[in-house]
Amino acid sequence: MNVLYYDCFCGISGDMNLGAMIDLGVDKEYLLEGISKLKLESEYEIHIKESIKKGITGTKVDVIIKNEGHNHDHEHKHDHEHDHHHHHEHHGHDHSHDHNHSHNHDHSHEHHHRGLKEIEDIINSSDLNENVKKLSLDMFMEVAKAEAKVHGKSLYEVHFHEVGAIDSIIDMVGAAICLDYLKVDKIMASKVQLGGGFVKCAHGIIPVPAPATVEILKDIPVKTGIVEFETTTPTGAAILAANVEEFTDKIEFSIEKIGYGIGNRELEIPNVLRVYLGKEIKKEEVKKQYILETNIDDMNPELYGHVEERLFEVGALDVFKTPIIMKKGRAATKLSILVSDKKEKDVLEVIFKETTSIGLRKYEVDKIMLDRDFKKISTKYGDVTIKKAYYEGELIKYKAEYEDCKKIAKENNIPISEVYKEVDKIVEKM
Ligand SMILES: O=C([S-])c1cc(C(=O)S)c[n+]([C@@H]2O[C@H](COP(=O)(O)O)[C@@H](O)[C@H]2O)c1
Ligand code: NI
Repeated sequence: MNVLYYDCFCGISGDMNLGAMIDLGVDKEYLLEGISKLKLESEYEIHIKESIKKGITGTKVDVIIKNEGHNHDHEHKHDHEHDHHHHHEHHGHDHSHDHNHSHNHDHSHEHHHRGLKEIEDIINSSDLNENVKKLSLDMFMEVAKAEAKVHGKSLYEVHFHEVGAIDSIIDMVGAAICLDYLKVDKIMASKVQLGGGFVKCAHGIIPVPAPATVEILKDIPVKTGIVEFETTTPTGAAILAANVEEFTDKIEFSIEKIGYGIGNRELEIPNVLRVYLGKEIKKEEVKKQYILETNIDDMNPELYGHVEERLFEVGALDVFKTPIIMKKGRAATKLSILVSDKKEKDVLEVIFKETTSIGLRKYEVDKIMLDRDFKKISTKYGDVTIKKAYYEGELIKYKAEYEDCKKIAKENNIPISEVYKEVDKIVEKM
């Protein structure tokens, strides 16, 4: 199973993510071509170069925002990390760092502030593939939801205030293009370092983590305070929240490729985002389980349904019945239950209380299981969870969850086989 891992020891921002992805091997021409499908070229320039922080070389991406053609000489280097005022520093101690958003907003030629609807239209009407569109919109939705919550507005009232959102569009659509290109089976991340202090943005001076950042990262493990500086931005947070399946500092895969995305500021720690491509090879798991078995020839067959329900309720792993012929030609049923040793007692109790059985057989079995995981995919009819199974690290089969397919078939009034076909189409493209 291929894994992408974000090592966020110094947080994550949209531009650091793009740098890290290119450094990891995403083709930069492919990325730029993808972004150009948004048809917003007149508003920005993207500069990609090799850079270094504390001796670590990596890739740096700068998005230069152009002032919408009003004045071609005036370029605004959109450089968040230059906006950050170190707690202990005087504001504007370095005039080259003074190009911040609020400063920009004082200019007569304002960037227009796009809302969610406008961004959805730009993405949906582009030639980007469906997966990239979906990934991009998911990330924007994370930011929009957080902004709406923080500012007490509805989703479609929210305006992406930072530089007309063009930079966020590039960061998030760019992230989607990279993730689609890498086609990994699983995305993981470390705990997310948020930084500390205060930051100056379009709202004025706000605490770090920015309210939108912390809203987006609810329920995700974070760390704070390694530096007095905003290490994770709302855009970076949205990239993680929308895409990462598991957050853990523990790495249990072999690392095959390493990438570094370089940030702007000089900090006490390397201002970089590190990413890994790795392979997780889990051996098939062998578990000790038990089969409890009893032959029944004298029970009202109506009761089997209820007995089965009760057995599953108390923790049976499987319940199945086999028609058998017992002595004296008696037609009967062999009831078999697969169970772990922890649940054995509860299962026994159900068998003895709910059936006519007065004795049973027990034997130990080895259950050999492929490594598996679950992924939710979106079909044109609705979301379906698929179970993917791996043999020696390679995906060898998948199966759509029956209950999801059944529900969708009913809701859309279509044959269930149609839902399975739609799932196959999407999985083949993944
Ligand atoms: O929605 C945006 S872009 C936003 C919201 C907030 C809030 O906390 S509310 C703060 N900021 C600050 O703007 C800059 C740029 O952020 P990006 O995610 O666009 O890179 C950063 O300092 C944020 O804290 C933006
Ligand atoms: Ni805001």
